[in-house]
Amino acid sequence: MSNKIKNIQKALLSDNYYILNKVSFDYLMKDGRWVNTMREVYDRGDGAGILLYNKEKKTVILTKQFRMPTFMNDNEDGFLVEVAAGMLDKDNPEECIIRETEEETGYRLKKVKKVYESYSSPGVLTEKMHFFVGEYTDNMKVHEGGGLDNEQEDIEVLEMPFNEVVDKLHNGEIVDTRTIVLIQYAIIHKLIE
Ligand SMILES: Nc1nc2c(ncn2[C@@H]2O[C@H](COP(=O)(O)OP(=O)(O)O[C@H]3O[C@H](CO)[C@@H](O)[C@H](O)[C@@H]3O)[C@@H](O)[C@H]2O)c(=O)[nH]1
Ligand SMILES: [Mg+2]
Repeated sequence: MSNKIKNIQKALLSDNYYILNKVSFDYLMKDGRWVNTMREVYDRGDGAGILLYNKEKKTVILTKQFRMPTFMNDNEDGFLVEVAAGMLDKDNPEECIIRETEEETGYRLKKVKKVYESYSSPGVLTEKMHFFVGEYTDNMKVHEGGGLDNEQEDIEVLEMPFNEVVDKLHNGEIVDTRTIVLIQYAIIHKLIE
């Protein structure tokens, strides 16, 4: 518990789908003053993303889907190329990402490797993001992927040569942070040579 904050008060602004709270608190400044502060904090749980890669084919699997918040901020058609990703159940991140990978991409992985954990947008979101990589082979494909119909997911699955993806990273076409981080991880750790 921090001794730099006290009198935390939470007011619910919305629980329409996820939870948006207005949180006020007193914060102890470096000069010794207590200052009353307010932050809006959006809680939509924790998330995970995974880069699927194949060393022999030198390919990766990415997804493409419409993301409304990006459409509202500069992304002309609203579509984003991303690693497979989903919401996470805190108790079992590995199982969740394996399930999410199968729903979105159609590949059933047996094992995945966790490589990083980070806060997605620490000024506003509670969300922690778990980063994974996993090797896939053609015989792991159990269906076409695309996401769950009952969640109105409409996901295109892209299998792409890794060097093309690296070009897209360098020319600014990849604009999802998780995807950038995981491609850079793959470069640094020479997952595909
Ligand atoms: N009705 C409704 N449904 C919603 C809403 N927000 C999300 N959903 C439903 O919740 C599903 C969430 O799908 P996931 O695959 O679990 O999550 P995601 O949207 O891919 O999110 C992932 O990426 C985000 C960042 O781009 C992360 O923020 C998130 O944690 C996760 O990793 C969506 O398909 C959609 O059906 C909403 O406001 N209203
Ligand atoms: Mg998803």
